[in-house]
Amino acid sequence: MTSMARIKTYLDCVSPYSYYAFTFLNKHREALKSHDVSVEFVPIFLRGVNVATGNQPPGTLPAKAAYLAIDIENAKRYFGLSALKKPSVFPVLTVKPQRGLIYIKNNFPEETYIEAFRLLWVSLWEQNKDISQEAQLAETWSGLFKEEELKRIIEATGKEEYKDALMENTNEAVQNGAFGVPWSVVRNAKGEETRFFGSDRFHFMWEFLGIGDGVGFVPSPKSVL
Ligand SMILES: N[C@@H](CCC(=O)N[C@@H](CS)C(=O)NCC(=O)O)C(=O)O
Repeated sequence: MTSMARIKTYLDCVSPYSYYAFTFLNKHREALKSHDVSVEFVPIFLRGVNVATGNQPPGTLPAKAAYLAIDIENAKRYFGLSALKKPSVFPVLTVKPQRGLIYIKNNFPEETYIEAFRLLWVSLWEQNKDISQEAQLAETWSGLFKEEELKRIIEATGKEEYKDALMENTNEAVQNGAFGVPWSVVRNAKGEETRFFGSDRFHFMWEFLGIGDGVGFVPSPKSVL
């Protein structure tokens, strides 16, 4: 029987904090699986969340922007993403990459989808590529797909079907309480559900899932529980 416990995390590659959460959850996916907790990553459009909720990007408040610069350095070190640096084009428009991910999620194995998601952050946040441009997006994914497949993925980024799909995912996140990313909707083995904002709430998440003591940031190995 498959467990009902799951972490569903809404992400946008425009967001460095989404990169942290993705990296961390991905790293612990196997450990989570051993606790019968599945992980799903859902591409959304952060700007759409901001419009729907009336939120503003955190950097628009000067005091917050100054703090973010410090926080991002700490998080880079903690999550082992030392190559991360702010792209020269920022914020880049991520609708096409995020729509492309939905196509990939629907048409390729999970591992390919997860790697395609990771490569978007590598391109944008480590290699300073403008992934809003089709050529740079195609280059980002060129090692993962055959030429024909890549062509279909890039075509999908301009199709109504995938425009709607990204909007639906974004609306779903907003209906689930999102005001920013990373946003996680988590269900435990008892079927209870709650939400977490950020890449810095995993200790609460493990506590809710019953897989840690609520203090440790890493899920406890099953053997010690
Ligand atoms: N404390 C959170 C901050 C996450 C964060 O600032 N996310 C940005 C996008 S990169 C956001 O959507 N912020 C909305 C808000 O702060 O209201 C963490 O460490 O992950």
